[in-house]
Amino acid sequence: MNAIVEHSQTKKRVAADNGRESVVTIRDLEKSFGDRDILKKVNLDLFKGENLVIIGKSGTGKSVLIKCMVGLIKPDAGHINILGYDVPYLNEAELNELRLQVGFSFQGSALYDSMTVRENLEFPLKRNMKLFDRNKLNDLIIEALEDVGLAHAVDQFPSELSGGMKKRIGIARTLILKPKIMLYDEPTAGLDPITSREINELINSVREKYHTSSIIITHDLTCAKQTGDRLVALFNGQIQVEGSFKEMSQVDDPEIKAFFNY
Ligand SMILES: Nc1ncnc2c1ncn2[C@@H]1O[C@H](COP(=O)(O)OP(=O)(O)OP(=O)(O)O)[C@@H](O)[C@H]1O
Repeated sequence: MNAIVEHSQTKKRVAADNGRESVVTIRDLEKSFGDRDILKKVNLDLFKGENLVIIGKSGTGKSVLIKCMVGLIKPDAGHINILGYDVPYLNEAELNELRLQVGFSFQGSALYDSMTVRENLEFPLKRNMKLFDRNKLNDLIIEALEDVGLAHAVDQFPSELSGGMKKRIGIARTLILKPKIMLYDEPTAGLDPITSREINELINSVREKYHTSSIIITHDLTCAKQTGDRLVALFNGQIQVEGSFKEMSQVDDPEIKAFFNY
């Protein structure tokens, strides 16, 4: 994309897509809680193989958007198509099928404290893949841990790990199902700059190795710059502008400017 695209919220954006395959298509998505309209006709595409960063200030609905995508929150109106699945209309079995292909890395690492790293990683394989063969389990666990550089931590408990290590293990637990799409919700929140950089590099290496398409929600400008092929800004319940990091940093809009200059 060469230029910033100002979004007309109802316009289909196929013309700007240069024939790229969309693995997530969101159209006119709406969600309110009580009288608070959080998402107001959101339109968004994730194209195959790209890292798409969503920026926006706190409370603007980024997590609500991602939760709608994995069926944790039901939207009030609009369409979400992911890998051919019409998400708001899926039954539980179909949702589980979709969730095998869409890895969701939560804001916290969401590890079970009473389980070792190995047991945490075994959990989705046993529950979702019905895989119980000890050797196969071990191979997949070690591969996922090697991907995040933490094979040596296999027998440790989460309480023995640093914040950055927990994030990595959380990502390994998502990766172990070999998803086609990764959703990262604030992957660097609460981490120091060096550890954040390592997580950003990990996000990029996951894409290289597994050819994933990813959505990265972040407040962290360095994360946006290092991981994002394309950025979109969610403000006031709508995707307002999109472009590369450089393009976005030059947008003449007070809210976007405030975000880039704080
Ligand atoms: N289940 C819910 N019930 C009621 N309100 C909710 C619910 N989930 C989210 N909200 C509200 O929706 C708004 C958007 O929340 P969301 O978590 O998506 O923000 P965000 O953009 O991800 O912010 P942050 O960057 O701080 O995580 C917030 O005002 C929040 O209080």
